[in-house]
Amino acid sequence: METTSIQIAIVGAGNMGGAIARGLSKGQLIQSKNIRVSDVSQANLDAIKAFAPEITVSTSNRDIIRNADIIVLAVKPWLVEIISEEIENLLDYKKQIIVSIAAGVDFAQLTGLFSTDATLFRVIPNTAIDVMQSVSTISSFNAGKEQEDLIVSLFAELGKAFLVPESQLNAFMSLSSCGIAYAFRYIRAATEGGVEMGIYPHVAKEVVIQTLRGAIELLEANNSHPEVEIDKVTTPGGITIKGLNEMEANGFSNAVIKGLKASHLK
Ligand SMILES: NC(=O)C1=CN([C@@H]2O[C@H](COP(=O)(O)OP(=O)(O)OC[C@H]3O[C@@H](n4cnc5c(N)ncnc54)[C@H](OP(=O)(O)O)[C@@H]3O)[C@@H](O)[C@H]2O)C=CC1
Ligand SMILES: O=C(O)[C@@H]1CCC=N1
Repeated sequence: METTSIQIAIVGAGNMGGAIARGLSKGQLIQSKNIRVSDVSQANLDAIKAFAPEITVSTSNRDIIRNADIIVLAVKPWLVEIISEEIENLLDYKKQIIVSIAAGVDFAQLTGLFSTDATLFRVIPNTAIDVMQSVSTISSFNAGKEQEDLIVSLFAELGKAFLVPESQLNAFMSLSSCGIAYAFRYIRAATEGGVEMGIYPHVAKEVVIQTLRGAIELLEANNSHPEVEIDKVTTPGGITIKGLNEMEANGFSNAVIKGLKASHLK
């Protein structure tokens, strides 16, 4: 199917649904006039309309899903059942693809709410989707290769997309969707350390951000392991190794790994 003719309906225009609508409208694959968004909040819909007037907005979930090729469910997990009851009798499972971004709502639940004949995707983005730098982890159910390629290509426009078996989705969610919060906590901690050493907070934050950007670019440019890059910093008998050893003595790596595992849904 030519992506330029694809109609997409997004139910829920909050953090995620709003960012997906805005991101797709900026991208090349879906035309803004083919994007429809619904929400109970008129203010959320007004914000989307102000961003891209060609996007259709509505407070009726049923109105936007009619004739849509792809229906994205971007509401809180406990609302997926309510939405399914509202729209189920309008769906054409032979033609329409359902994409749920609800964390923790698995295919067993989704097939119970919709149909075992439905073509379903679960997509787990992170909040950087708002700046088109998401990690979006994707699993499929009843989908052909062409449909998988389509959904991956849409989310690849909004950052990086990984197609994985559903059994791995929760681990990826911990690493990327929760992980972005852990990255922010590192930035906050490092900034506070800078302030304690006498640097203004806004300057310390800028320094930390640029330091992280440099670390990422080095890893990508050299395709290297983090420890290889660390070895280039740690002068024997120097100060960096003292700092690293103090951090490890205070449980740095252990805290990160335990935090990731604590957020890994089983
Ligand atoms: N935030 C994150 O980092 C991640 C979130 N997710 C998943 O994404 C989903 C959406 O999360 P997020 O965007 O943060 O949530 P939000 O609450 O920001 O967005 C959901 C939107 O849906 C609206 N809404 C509520 N009821 C209805 C309804 N009956 N019909 C249509 N719209 C409705 C809400 O309005 P109102 O606020 O007025 O109720 C809100 O604007 C969740 O299922 C979450 O698990 C997945 C990965 C990461
Ligand atoms: O914290 C949560 O439960 C959701 C899912 C991943 C990110 N936010």
